[in-house]
Amino acid sequence: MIARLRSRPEWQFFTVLPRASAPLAALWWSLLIVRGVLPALFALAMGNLVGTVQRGDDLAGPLTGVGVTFVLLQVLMPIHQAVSSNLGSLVAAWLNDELAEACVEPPGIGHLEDAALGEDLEVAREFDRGQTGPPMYMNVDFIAGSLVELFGGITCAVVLFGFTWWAPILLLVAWGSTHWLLRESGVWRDRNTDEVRSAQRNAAYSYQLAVDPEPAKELRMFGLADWAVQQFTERRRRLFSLQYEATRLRERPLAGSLLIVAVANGIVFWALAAAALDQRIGLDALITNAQLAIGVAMIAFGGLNWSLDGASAPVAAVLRLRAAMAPAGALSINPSPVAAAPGDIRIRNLSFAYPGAAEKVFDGLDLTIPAGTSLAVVGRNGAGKTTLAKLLCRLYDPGSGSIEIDGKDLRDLSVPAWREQVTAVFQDFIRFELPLRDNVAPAGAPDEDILAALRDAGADELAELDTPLARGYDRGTDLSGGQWQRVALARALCSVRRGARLVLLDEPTAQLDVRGEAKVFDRILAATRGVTTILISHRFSTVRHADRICVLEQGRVIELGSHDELMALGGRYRTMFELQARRFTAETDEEGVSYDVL
Ligand SMILES: Nc1ncnc2c1ncn2[C@@H]1O[C@H](COP(=O)(O)OP(=O)(O)OP(=O)(O)O)[C@@H](O)[C@H]1O
Repeated sequence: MIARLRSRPEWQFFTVLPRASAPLAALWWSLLIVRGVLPALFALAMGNLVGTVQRGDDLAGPLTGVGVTFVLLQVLMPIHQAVSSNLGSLVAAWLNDELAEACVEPPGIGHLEDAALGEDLEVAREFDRGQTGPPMYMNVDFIAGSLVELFGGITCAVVLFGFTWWAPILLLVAWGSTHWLLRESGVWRDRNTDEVRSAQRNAAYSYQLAVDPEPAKELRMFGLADWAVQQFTERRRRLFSLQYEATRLRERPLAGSLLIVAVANGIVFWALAAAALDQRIGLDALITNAQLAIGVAMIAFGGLNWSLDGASAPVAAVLRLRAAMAPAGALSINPSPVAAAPGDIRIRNLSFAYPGAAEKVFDGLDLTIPAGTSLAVVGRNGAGKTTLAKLLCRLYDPGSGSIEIDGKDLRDLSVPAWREQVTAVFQDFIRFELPLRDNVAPAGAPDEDILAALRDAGADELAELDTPLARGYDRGTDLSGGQWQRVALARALCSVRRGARLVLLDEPTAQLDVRGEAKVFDRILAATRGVTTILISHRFSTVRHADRICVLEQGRVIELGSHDELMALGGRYRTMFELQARRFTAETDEEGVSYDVL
């Protein structure tokens, strides 16, 4: 029972309040309790004032009592609202921090690609944008107001016991039934239903399609602008229709609730009137008890359920993610890792499938890469080239088999120590909204290394080191795709200067013009001499320069050797090479500059 209660999202929401800010949560609860008892106090003070008038006694005390209660009723509300808004903002910040840590902490990246976590991730990312419900600072305020009413109603009922035992019970049951009747009929009860979460995800995705700059070009070129707006409207409508259905489902229970509360109140007020007429109670008690009976109505079903659902869903999602992401992004960590000098890389009988994927990317892959040599990896789209690079970076662990560095299993090496020895340019490399200097050396490096790396990448004339690489900043500039690629290359080459001994280049020159590619590649070869370099490329003009080339197909290496050896073999490499070679024949351009053509 306790365990079930603790697993409820609402419970989790209340446990998060003190974690976001203990003093503010304490103040929030204190104000809530004080505001909750005020309606009953006001009823008592009014009854006391009327009794005093009847008896002709001194009115100073009773008037002060009424005045103070009234002022507190008015003044505490805005104070509580302000506290609620601040607490709500801190809860949102706490959730954002938790989510950021849950995403960043695991050493692997499987947790960010796990489809099972995708929808929780969406709720957790989206909750404060106000698209599917009020943001947290508003929700906490709604919850405060609703709880004050609930507590105020219960306090009135408790004091009403002074009149008779059955009246408060009758009213509590009647008004309480509205919660049961209306809440149980709601399909929106828990925002964590599959239907709601996928509707949220669909709506958020279509919204991004419509408003983000990246899809803007294709939306226009393919005449999809109206379609994007229509998709968003339809998906949002679907989301809202779930709310609307819930409201419609409440129509009948609402009529039933009205009947129950009308009958219960009729009986209580009839009993009060009868007691007053029979002079069993005086005018003062009549006024007090009538106000208390009205006050019990505050416990009626209101916005509490909605706002509590809205605030609890992201809390529950973040807490679930916190627990689920760590194992999903975990790597097998050796508690006493062995040190490994950079050396030969040996991949033995390696199998790997992405989390949740039915098909293996590798199944029995064997490959040896001698230290200090360069290896080009070629193969069709989807052959597993990038996956191989990610496994070498240890972003995942193999399913079976092993990767050995200098004879030691990669799983036995310290992850940070290994990553210090590795550097990479991925196809989807990061573009920091930071100065050029920090783009090349995010962890810091002397300017001479940064400048040399920029030179090697052919990016030395792009901008000053202090120039922010994003518009919207003072003197900020944006770069073209190829210029950004040179910056990403410079980042990897700067790491080599700082000691990295394995360089992974995944389509590093795909966005460079032909002349740029030829020049840059010569410099890369010079800058990475003596360092193990793995080049993934579809451009055979660069591939052919590697010491060895391996052709990946169906999860295995089907050909391995130097360019000349593989050409002589006359297999898959030669076919691919010759197919591309037919399209490149000129050796010099109109300015007489010669390229390294196929
Ligand atoms: N994060 C992922 N989750 C699940 N499957 C993935 C993931 N990334 C890649 N895959 C799948 O793994 C296979 C290998 O992908 P990979 O990106 O390694 O291919 P590639 O050889 O680099 O292709 P390309 O030449 O197109 O870059 C593909 O079938 C792809 O669909």
